[in-house]
Amino acid sequence: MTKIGFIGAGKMAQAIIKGLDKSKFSIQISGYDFSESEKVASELEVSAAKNHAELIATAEIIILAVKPYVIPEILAQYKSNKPIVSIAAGVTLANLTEMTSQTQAIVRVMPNINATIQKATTGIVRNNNVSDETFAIVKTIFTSIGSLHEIAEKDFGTFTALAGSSPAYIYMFIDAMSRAGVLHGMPKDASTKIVAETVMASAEMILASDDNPWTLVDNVSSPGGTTVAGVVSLEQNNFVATVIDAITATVDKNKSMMQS
Ligand SMILES: NC(=O)C1=CN([C@@H]2O[C@H](COP(=O)(O)OP(=O)(O)OC[C@H]3O[C@@H](n4cnc5c(N)ncnc54)[C@H](OP(=O)(O)O)[C@@H]3O)[C@@H](O)[C@H]2O)C=CC1
Ligand SMILES: O=C(O)[C@@H]1CCC=N1
Repeated sequence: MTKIGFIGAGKMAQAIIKGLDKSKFSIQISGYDFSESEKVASELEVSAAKNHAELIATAEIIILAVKPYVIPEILAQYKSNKPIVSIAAGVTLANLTEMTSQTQAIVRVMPNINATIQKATTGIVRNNNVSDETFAIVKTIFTSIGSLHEIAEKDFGTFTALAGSSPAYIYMFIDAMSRAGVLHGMPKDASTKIVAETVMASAEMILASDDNPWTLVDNVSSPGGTTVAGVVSLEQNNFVATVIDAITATVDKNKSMMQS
């Protein structure tokens, strides 16, 4: 059983831990405060370490699940050579090497919140110090909570926008559609369920189809019908440009994370 230690036990660590099969992984957490860690550990049915040093001594793989600006403080105390996995946005392998050593094995991962239901879409890259065996173990951890994409590190910022942050934008889209349902007289709960089911099935259609998304848009848009009226309205209100701007803002923020 692989022993995994999470430093930081907030929203993302908890989402990953919820999705992990506890019969395959032995999980320990160490948060900012031991009594809070104990509470979270008991809710998640894992154990809490008294401090980071105890966790590092026990774990085979250490996952850094703190906010990016906390990582330098954690790694300043890191005297082990056990592999570390960072899920922090905007913190590069080079940044992490500078904070540890040239020989430190480091895996950079970008999961998303859908790990909670074992449907994360995760990006992964390693540095040259990570053995094939260690990389295989880290990949097993993240494939067990969803899909995994091995990507070039230069694409991590884009991946962060398209998969790491995008659940928030998709939730916003769903909520906006659902609110429109309320505006037109439907109850919010029913409206949200209807939209979420339709978003899920539409995404499945894209994955199952050889057509590009615009062909699928055309297939829904009957000549002179209802759909094209909405498509034109979306375009008149800069839907595509607005979405692209949001992704660009996310990519730009990712680039500036270690500078800010
Ligand atoms: N949320 C998401 O959807 C995603 C997040 N990420 C990445 O995951 C990381 C965590 O984000 P998220 O879970 O959202 O943030 P959270 O704030 O929910 O979690 C961070 C946790 O770290 C704790 N913490 C603060 N300082 C320390 C310390 N010195 N030692 C141990 N724990 C500490 C915080 O405690 P306290 O609250 O008491 O300060 C908090 O519980 C970030 O780097 C982010 O980029 C990546 C992909 C998706
Ligand atoms: O907002 C953030 O910075 C993190 C990274 C991806 C999702 N949440």
